[in-house]
Formats: sequence, C-alpha cells, structure tokens
Amino acid sequence: MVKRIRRALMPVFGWWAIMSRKTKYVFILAILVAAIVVTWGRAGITKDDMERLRREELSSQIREALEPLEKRLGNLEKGDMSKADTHSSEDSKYPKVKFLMEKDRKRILVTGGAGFVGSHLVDRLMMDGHEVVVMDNFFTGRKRNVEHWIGHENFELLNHDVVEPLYIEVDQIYHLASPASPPHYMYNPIKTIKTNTIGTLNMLGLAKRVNGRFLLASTSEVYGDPEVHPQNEE
Ligand SMILES: O=c1ccn([C@@H]2O[C@H](COP(=O)(O)OP(=O)(O)O[C@H]3OC[C@@H](O)[C@H](O)[C@H]3O)[C@@H](O)[C@H]2O)c(=O)[nH]1
Repeated sequence: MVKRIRRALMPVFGWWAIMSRKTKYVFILAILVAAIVVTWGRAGITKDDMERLRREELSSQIREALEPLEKRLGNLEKGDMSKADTHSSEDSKYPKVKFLMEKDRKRILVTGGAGFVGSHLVDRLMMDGHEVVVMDNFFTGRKRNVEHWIGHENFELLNHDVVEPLYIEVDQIYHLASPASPPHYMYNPIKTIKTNTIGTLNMLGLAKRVNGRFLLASTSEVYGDPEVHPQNEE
C-alpha cells in the first residue's frame, strides 16, 4: 500500500527535485496566496449572503404584515367604510357587518342571546356594526344559534346564569334570559321564578351601575290561549 502511494507520488517528487530553489519559493507562495484568497473569499461571500438573506426575509415579513393595513387604508381613502373593517371583506368567514365609527358603536349585552329570539336579535345588532356580548346558561339556547359569530372581534359569548351577578361594562342590555315555553318554565318553577326575579334584578342593577339602557322582553304566553292571530296589544 505504502509502495503504491510512493509510486503514485513519484512524478510530483520528480518535478520537485529538478525545480530551482527560486521556482520552489514562487510555487509555494502561489499556493499560499491561492489558499488565502479562496478561504477569505468564501468566508466573505457566506457572511454577505447570510446578511442579504436575513434582510430579504425581514422585508418580506414586513411587507406581508403591512399588506392588509395598506389595503384597509386604501379603502378608507376611497371612503369605502364597509371594506375598511377587516371582517367585512369578501373573503371573511363571517356574515358582512357594517362599519360603525367608535362614537356610534355600542357595546350591547343580550341575555338569553343563544335562544330563538335572542340569536336573531344578535344577528341584527352584529350586522349593524355593534359589539355584542351574549350571556346564556344554555338551558334551552344552543351555541350553534350564534356559532357563526364565534371568533369575530365584535362578539363575545359568556356561559353564565343570570341569577348570578355579572360585572361587565356595556351601554345597553336586552334581557331575554328565561325559560319561554310552558314545558320549560314549568320544569323547575322555583328556578323560573328566581330567573325572572333575581335575574332581572341583577340586570337592572348592572344597567344602573353602567347607566345603560335596558329592555325587558315578556312572552306571548301572558295572553293565555289566544283566539286571534296575530295577537293585538289591547
Ligand atoms: O335561566 C335561564 C333560562 C334560560 N336562559 C336562556 O334564555 C334563552 C331563551 O330562549 P328560548 O329560545 O328558550 O326562548 P325564546 O323566547 O327566544 O323563543 C321561544 O319563544 C318563541 C318561540 O317561537 C320559540 O320557538 C321559542 O323557543 C335560551 O337561550 C336559554 O338558554 C338563560 O340564559 N337562563
């Protein structure tokens, strides 16, 4: 093996032996210079490349972050307020909502907002551009009635029993939380009475504290078994 290597290197050593001393120096110097240039050049390019890549990545991240803001600004400049709201753009997964200026936008609590009447009221208030807080204990209400708003920046869902006090900041309260149909309000009559007394008192207290407007809905059950449809208010 050693013999084979020696034989392979023979031509090189042969050349080396017949070279003058000066040529040898020049040869060694040339190899050294070449090695320095290659190493230095490689190190320089790698550093520069890394820096350039880092800068390119950073500017593409900034461009990505700015794009929706620029789009929104463009819409604002064009006066298209409906598209200025990110959630009202065509590709939004939510129903279209109006854009309301901060001074016109109300924060509204709907108790029983996951129920039949409540969820339709919630749709209307959301589409009008308000902030809506739904509070429901899901006795008869269902999350699916309001699920199309879950995650929207104007929407909040609280699983809370109105019999317990609630401390939040709102401008208006629609108080609809109560078992509505006879099988439901007779299921636990004492709880129904508590909901309609203590619950209503809690919501009145909240309205008083925040100086907010208050609406209490009754039920068509108060008419008994009506003989005419639709029922009039007399
Ligand atoms: O203690 C309670 C009791 C009830 N609730 C909630 O209050 C809401 C009441 O809504 P319901 O859907 O039961 O009653 P609603 O009055 O909205 O509609 C009802 O009356 C009109 C009919 O046409 C509907 O079919 C019927 O559901 C429910 O979401 C229920 O979970 C509370 O949050 N707390």
